[in-house]
Amino acid sequence: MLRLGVNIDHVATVRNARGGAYPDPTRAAKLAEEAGADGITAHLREDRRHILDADIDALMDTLTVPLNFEMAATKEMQAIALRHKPHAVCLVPEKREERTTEGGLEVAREENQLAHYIAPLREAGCRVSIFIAADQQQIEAANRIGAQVIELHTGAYCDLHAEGHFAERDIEFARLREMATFAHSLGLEVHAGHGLTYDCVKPIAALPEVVELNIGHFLIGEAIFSGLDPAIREMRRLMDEARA
Ligand SMILES: CC(=O)[C@@H](O)[C@H](O)COP(=O)(O)O
Ligand SMILES: NCC(=O)COP(=O)(O)O
Repeated sequence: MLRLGVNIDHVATVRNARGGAYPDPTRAAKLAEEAGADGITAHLREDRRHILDADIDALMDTLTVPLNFEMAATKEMQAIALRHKPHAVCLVPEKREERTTEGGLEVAREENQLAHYIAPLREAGCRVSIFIAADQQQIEAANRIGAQVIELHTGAYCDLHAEGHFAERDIEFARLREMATFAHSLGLEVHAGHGLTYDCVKPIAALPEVVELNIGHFLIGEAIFSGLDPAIREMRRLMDEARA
């Protein structure tokens, strides 16, 4: 079955806009679990713009489904991950000035360094995932450094769809499809995510090699109108329909 990981970062974005404790991302995570999420994703950015260290503590204490801990490949984040030992660690690139994660992690040029970086995470029992562009060279490098999972960055595909650039969207989709097949052929587990909405999720959900989607921003936005539980259930329904 195709798993749905719900990313609760942007509950924290709303909370941090005012400071204080509300809305609580851990409460959103529990609700997501009850609505059928197979996992929770949280990205502890270096600048702590949304998720805070205390949120990771609370999620680790509270969740019954696996936590996918997204983080930059820094010493500080490695120490936090090794303290908590989440089910999965997903390495993502971070630029301080970016509004959201713009691309995939540069693995090919940092192979040796990243191989050393992920070794202790694997030894601690975390599944190591790389948030990555649909690029063969990067995927081959992710495989060589010992990552078990790649998460294909679907942001460009989603943006092209939203902007109505359907010819370019289809080219980007073909690239994602080809690289999902390629990564799977290397023995990597394939996930996908970023920017997915009700409108564009189905083709990605239908890719047979993809076993997990991580979806956040759209679901948290949609929850304003419908509530989080119905938003997650609708996404789940669309994913299942695409897979049927
Ligand atoms: C890596 C990634 O895609 C997620 O972390 C998600 O997009 C939420 O984080 P930002 O919105 O801060 O990029
Ligand atoms: N890794 C992608 C993710 O967790 C969710 O991205 P988004 O749906 O918040 O854009």
